[in-house]
This record gives sequence, C-alpha cells and structure tokens, in this order.
Amino acid sequence: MSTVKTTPETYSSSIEEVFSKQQKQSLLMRSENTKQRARRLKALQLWIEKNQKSIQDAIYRDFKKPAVEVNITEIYPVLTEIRHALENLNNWAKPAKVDAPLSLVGTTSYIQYEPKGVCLIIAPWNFPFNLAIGPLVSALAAGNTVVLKPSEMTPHTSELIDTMIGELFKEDEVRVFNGGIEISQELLKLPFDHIFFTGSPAVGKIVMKAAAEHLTSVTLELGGKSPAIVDQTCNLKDAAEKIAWGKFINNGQTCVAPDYVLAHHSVADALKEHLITAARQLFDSQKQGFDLSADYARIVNRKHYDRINELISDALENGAEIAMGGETKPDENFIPPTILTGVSENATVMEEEIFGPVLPIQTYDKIEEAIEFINGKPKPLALYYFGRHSSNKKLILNNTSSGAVCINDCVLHFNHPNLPFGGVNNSGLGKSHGWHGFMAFSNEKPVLKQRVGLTTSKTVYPPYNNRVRQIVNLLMKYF
Ligand SMILES: NC(=O)c1ccc[n+]([C@@H]2O[C@H](COP(=O)([O-])OP(=O)(O)OC[C@H]3O[C@@H](n4cnc5c(N)ncnc54)[C@H](O)[C@@H]3O)[C@@H](O)[C@H]2O)c1
Repeated sequence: MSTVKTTPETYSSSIEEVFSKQQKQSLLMRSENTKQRARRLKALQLWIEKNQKSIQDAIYRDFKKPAVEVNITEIYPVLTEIRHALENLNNWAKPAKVDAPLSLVGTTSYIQYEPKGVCLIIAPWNFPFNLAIGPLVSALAAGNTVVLKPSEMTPHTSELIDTMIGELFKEDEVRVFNGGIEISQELLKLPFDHIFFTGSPAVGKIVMKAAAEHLTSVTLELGGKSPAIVDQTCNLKDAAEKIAWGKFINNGQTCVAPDYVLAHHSVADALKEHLITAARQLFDSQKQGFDLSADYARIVNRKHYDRINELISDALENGAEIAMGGETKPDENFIPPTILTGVSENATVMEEEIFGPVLPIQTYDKIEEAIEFINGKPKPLALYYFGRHSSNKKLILNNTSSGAVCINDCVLHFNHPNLPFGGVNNSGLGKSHGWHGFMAFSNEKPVLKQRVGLTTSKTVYPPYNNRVRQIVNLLMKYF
C-alpha cells in the first residue's frame, strides 16, 4: 500500500473546490427519489461484503485487532446499519402527515424530510471503519453529499476508506480528505450544512465553536467515564464475563466500554476473582500469555500507550493495588488486562476517561452512594447496572443521567438499530443510528397548505375592533 495522503495539495481538487462541487450536487440531489439513495447504499454494501479481508488486514496493521473482532465490531454494525436503512428508507423519507388543531381547520400539513445538504463527518481511530462509515450510511440515506475525514492515527484503515470511496463515488457526492488536525481545521472553516463529529469532548468543543461561526448544526458523539454498578443481587460470574468482554475488547479503546466498576462491598472481592478468570478465559484461552494471544488487540500508538501507563503509575502512587496485569511491552504498545483495587478517588484514572485495558474497582455500601459518585462526574455516555434489585434499578434510572443504560449487560445497545445512540452534555449532543441517524442528517421541514380557508386567521387581522377582540378572547379560552 502507498502512504497516506496527508495534505490537501496531494489531491486533484482542493478542499474548497470539492466543497463548491458538492454544494451544486447537493441541490440536484434534493429532487432525487429514494431509489437513487438506495443505489448508493447498495454499492457500499457490496463493496464491504466483497472486501472484508482488506478491511480486516488494514485494521490488523493499525492495532493488531483480531479478524473476528473486526467482523463483530466494525463490519457487522455497518452492514446492519445499511440493511436497516435499505429496509426502512421509503418510510423514513415519506412526508409525515400531521393533524390540524381546531384553530387551523381547513388546512393540511405534513413534515417533509429534506437532506441538510453538504455534510462533514470527522471520525476517530478507535473503530476506524465503523465510526467513519456508519454515519456515512445515515448521511447518504438522508440524501446528502459528504466530506469524510477519517483519523490519522489508523493510516491503513483511513487509506482503505479513501480507496473505497474513490471507487464508489464521484467527488461531488462523497470525498475523503485524509490527514491530521490541520486538515480538520481547514475543513471546519467551511460553511457545511451539518457536522457529525465523533471523538473526545475536548475536540468536540473545538468543533462546536467552529460550527458556531456558520451556525452549522452539529452531532457530537463524545466520550466519558461509563460506570458499571454491580450490586449484591447479581450473578457475579455472568456480570464479570460481560464486563471483561466490554472492557477488554478492542483493547479497552471503546467509547462505551465500562470505564470503572462500582461494586457493593460485600461482592467486590468475589467479583474481582471472577473478572480475572473471565479476562483469561476470553482473551488468553491458550494460556500462553495475553501478549501471544491471537484474540487480544493492541494500544493504537506509543502516545496512548504512555498515557495509559501514566494512569496506572499515578493510581499506584495514590495507593492502588494491581489485582491483574502489570507487565507491559513498549515496543509493541502492549498493555495486558489490568485490574486495580483500592484506587483513590483523586487518582487521575478516576477522573479522566481511561480508554485502555485498565479497570478500577471501587466499592460502595449503599446504592445512594454509588449514585452520588456518578452524579459528581460529567454525564457518562453509558451506564451499566448488574443486579436484580428492582428498587435499585429504579433509583439508578431515575436519579442519574447518561447517554444510555444497559441492565445486566454492556455495550450491546450500540448494535440496536431502533435505539438512539449518543451522549448527553459532556458525552455528546444529538443521536445517531437507524431512524435517529437519518434524522440527524435531515431537516424536518413543515409544510402547511391552505385548502378551504375556514381558518380563523383572517378574522383576527387588524383593525382590532370589538369583534376581533371577542374572537381573540374566545380563541384563547376554547381553542
Ligand atoms: N460517542 C461515540 O460514539 C464515540 C465513539 C468512539 C470514540 N469516542 C470518543 O473519542 C475519543 C477517542 O477518539 P480520538 O482520540 O480519535 O478523538 P479526537 O477527538 O482526538 O479525534 C477525533 C477526530 O478529530 C480530529 N481532531 C483532533 N484534534 C483536532 C483539533 N484540534 N481540531 C480539529 N480536529 C481535530 C482528529 O484528526 C480525528 O479525526 C474518546 O474520547 C472516545 O470516548 C466516542
């Protein structure tokens, strides 16, 4: 493979030229029917199905992600998203009729879902294929043109995405601009009709500020510290297997991974043992060591490897103990599943999103303490509750705010096409997936048509004589 394009000059058209071509094309695409949108989605689907091996290879080269894990977490979710859109597109795009209130009798009204226009998608590196192409599916289903900026941290996948898009689309429909922050910043200067950003809350703020210059709408899919509460009523072995899977898959670099565990003090020790067993069974089944396991991915680069090691060192300096893990390998960005106990609340690992295979276990006595702890931090992207205590469940659901909640499981909600996916405040703004993704890239345009002129409107026109005053008073009282 050739090296990744890093500056706009290496492309045939500049960012501004592509933007201007897409503005013209997006006007033409407004009058397209859904068949043409479906044709684009179908082409994308066929390309992905035909090139599964290339996708697996590219992501393996980026951070040694096992091929089956690529299928489960990168290819399958995108194919699900495409199939769901193809099945539902006609319904989604159909104008939605709405009833008239009594005061507007004689009118008919409907909502027309029009494409927003020229959209920018900025993607992160942690699911480099899924999180670039998933939003693209929604944007195309809604009839938009797209400029796509994949992450510079996964160069092999980003180059493959560029190749795929180049083979499937003209640059006035979809165009990739690969590169780092400088490319993002150039793109963010333009008056896009919508920006869909997935990444960190810190960069989300930069994107939102840039969007504000043009009053461009944004969807921000951000991160945060997603807690997993484990109470004394849960099946510990089952909970441990699910938490270990959700935490250590993709080497912990998952926005909805359980960031830390809040365990009832009576089950914390037993849970720790189950977590250690589960991590070994899932990610080192051959018992050769996690570093030799074909089922365990790597940290994406040295910068993140160093960041995560610093989190571990800081936790240890603040009194934490390592229940599992400890032996890292800088030459291959390898950090084994690491479980920490006795972590101080002031340790950085309890303050920043971990985004790596490190799982601190905190304990609580009363469920109210766990809730207070969560509410003391920015609202998380996901919250997990493991237990069968209906009053605990109710207390948690009613007294915390998060992008999503999973009960007795974790991460799975990402793959449910009928659930809106996204965060709240610090963990995100707006929703994606399925209908919700279609809506993120659509303008809900209300259309009101006057039919028989029975409405009260003209009767309240000036001059405001006694008759008009009486009508207005009646309107306010009864309609
Ligand atoms: N909510 C979700 O769906 C979701 C999914 C995956 C990851 N995330 C979050 O993403 C973060 C990890 O991903 P990341 O490290 O790639 O995020 P990031 O914010 O560093 O980068 C994301 C994208 O923004 C670009 N970028 C970086 N700095 C920029 C700047 N100053 N100006 C303009 N653009 C800039 C990058 O080139 C990249 O394409 C975590 O916080 C994680 O929780 C969220």
